[in-house]
Amino acid sequence: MQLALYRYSLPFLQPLVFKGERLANREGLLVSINGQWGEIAPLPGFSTETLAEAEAESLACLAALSRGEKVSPALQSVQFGFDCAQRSWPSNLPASLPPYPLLQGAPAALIQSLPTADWQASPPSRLKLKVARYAMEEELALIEQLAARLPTTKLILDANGGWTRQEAQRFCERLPLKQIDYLEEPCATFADTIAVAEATGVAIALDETLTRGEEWNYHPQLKALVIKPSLVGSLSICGALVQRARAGNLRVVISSSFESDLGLGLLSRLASVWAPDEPPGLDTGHWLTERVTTATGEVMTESLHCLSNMENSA
Ligand SMILES: O=C(O)CCC(=O)C1=CC=C[C@@H](O)[C@@H]1C(=O)O
Ligand SMILES: [Mg+2]
Repeated sequence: MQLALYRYSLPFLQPLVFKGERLANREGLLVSINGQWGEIAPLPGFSTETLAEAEAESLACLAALSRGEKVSPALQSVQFGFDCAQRSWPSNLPASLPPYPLLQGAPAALIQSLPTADWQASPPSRLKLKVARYAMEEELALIEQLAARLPTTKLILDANGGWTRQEAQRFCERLPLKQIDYLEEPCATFADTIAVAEATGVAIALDETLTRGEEWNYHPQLKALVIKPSLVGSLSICGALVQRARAGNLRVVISSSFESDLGLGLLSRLASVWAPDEPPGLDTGHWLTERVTTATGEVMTESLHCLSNMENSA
């Protein structure tokens, strides 16, 4: 049996802020089990575990595997990494659809730099924008510009639970609703999010509610589940969420949390299985200036920090 754990640190193009925490580098772990890889990369502000905790649990799991034991990690990021590295992947997976573009940054700067020249020739079917970060007027002005310049593009908005019910209501009342695909997590609780949907008519998607494993119910205005397998953790829990979405006629959008190119490749495979008709939320790779794999998919282990590398006959 071959078992290895590596740590990576990849610079962001420019520092990104996650729930108030500014990160210059994305740090994570890559696990290899008999030559098959998984990624373990808790996202500060979104994961409950730290990278140090994930590393400690990963090393303990590898030691258990080397003794021939079965492992069931408790931390979500570690569950995802070990599940991917031990999954029986179908050999002939179709490619997933291209991801929809993700816009991130200050509204004024985004308005200036809108790459509409490219987009006007072939506008994306969807485009995602973070909201509840800057002044509401500025965010609404950007949405108005995007809606006017890209009339056939549906906008996905993501508030990361950043508004009170009243703030979300004020914002949604001024949205060009026909062009909004859905709004992810306007408020911190499911009850507030649904109240906003009912008061304003906006369509809703859940993300953090799923990652945190909180309760939710079907609702006519709940349109999609945004599933982030690397944060939800266990692939069987993700599979159960996909089933529940299908049973309630909800769309499934597989999304990333700023993983390395290796993690994005794994998520893209899951998207082609679980949501073959839905553009995934995987447009995060261009924020990283370095890769961990070659163009042919080999992991460049020599550029990573090796934490453990074992070969035994277990
Ligand atoms: O969902 C996507 O399209 C891409 C990923 C993405 O938007 C996010 C990843 C991780 C944390 C957040 O910044 C954000 C999200 O909340 O969905
Ligand atoms: Mg989200």
